[in-house]
Amino acid sequence: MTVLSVNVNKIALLRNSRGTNYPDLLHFVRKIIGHGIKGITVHPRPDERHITRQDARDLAAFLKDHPDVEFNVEGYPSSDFMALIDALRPAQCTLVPDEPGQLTSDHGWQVAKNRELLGQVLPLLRQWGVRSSLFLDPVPAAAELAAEVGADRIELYTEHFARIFAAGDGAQTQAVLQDYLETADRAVACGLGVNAGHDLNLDNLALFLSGGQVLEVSIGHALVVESLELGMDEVLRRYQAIIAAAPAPDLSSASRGG
Ligand SMILES: CC(=O)[C@@H](O)[C@H](O)COP(=O)(O)O
Ligand SMILES: NCC(=O)COP(=O)(O)O
Repeated sequence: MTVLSVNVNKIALLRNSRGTNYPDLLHFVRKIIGHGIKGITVHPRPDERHITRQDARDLAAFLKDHPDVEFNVEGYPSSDFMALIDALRPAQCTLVPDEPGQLTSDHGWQVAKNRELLGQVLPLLRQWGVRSSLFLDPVPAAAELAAEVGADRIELYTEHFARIFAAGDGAQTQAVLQDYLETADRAVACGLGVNAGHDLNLDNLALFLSGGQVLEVSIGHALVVESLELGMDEVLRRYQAIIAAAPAPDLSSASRGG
């Protein structure tokens, strides 16, 4: 079954807006894993607008008591970020090509242009026993390059799919989805695991998972907004039901990325 990794950035964003520990991030992480959800994702950005480096350290310590829950830490592989990953040793590190001041993650890696940087950091993650994932646009050739530079997984950047889905044009949505399915197929053929994330939500997730290749989806922004409407317990139950009804990914085909 595809793993749901809940991104808790936006809970931290709300907390930071008042300078107190309310909402308490760990309270919601306990709630999330109490539903049997097996992934927590954070993106400690350089400006600490939401997840701080201390949050990441606190969550790593907390999740050590929950070995069945994978910790996924996202970020640009700066020396500071890599030092944090070395200290945390999370289950997975998702590398994104974000500039420090970006509003959000809005593009995948140009792997060929960043071959030198990725060639330096990916072996470190492997040496530390941290599964690597590269944030990619849905371009099959990019998946091949990700395998060449030694990544374990790719993460499909799903904002384009989400935007076209929301526009309501079924034919265009299917055409865009095909790009993702082809990129996922190419990744699997190269021995990579396939993750996905950004702007996935209760409305679009089932269609996105219909291809049956996705090992993990990381979802945060929409999940928090949906929780304002429906309550987090109900939202988590709905995500779990969607994932339970989706085709299960074939783990055997992703030797390095499983
Ligand atoms: C990599 C990605 O698409 C998201 O996980 C990212 O963490 C979103 O960052 P913000 O929550 O800062 O928008
Ligand atoms: N990698 C995607 C992620 O962690 C969450 O993205 P979003 O759901 O906050 O857009």
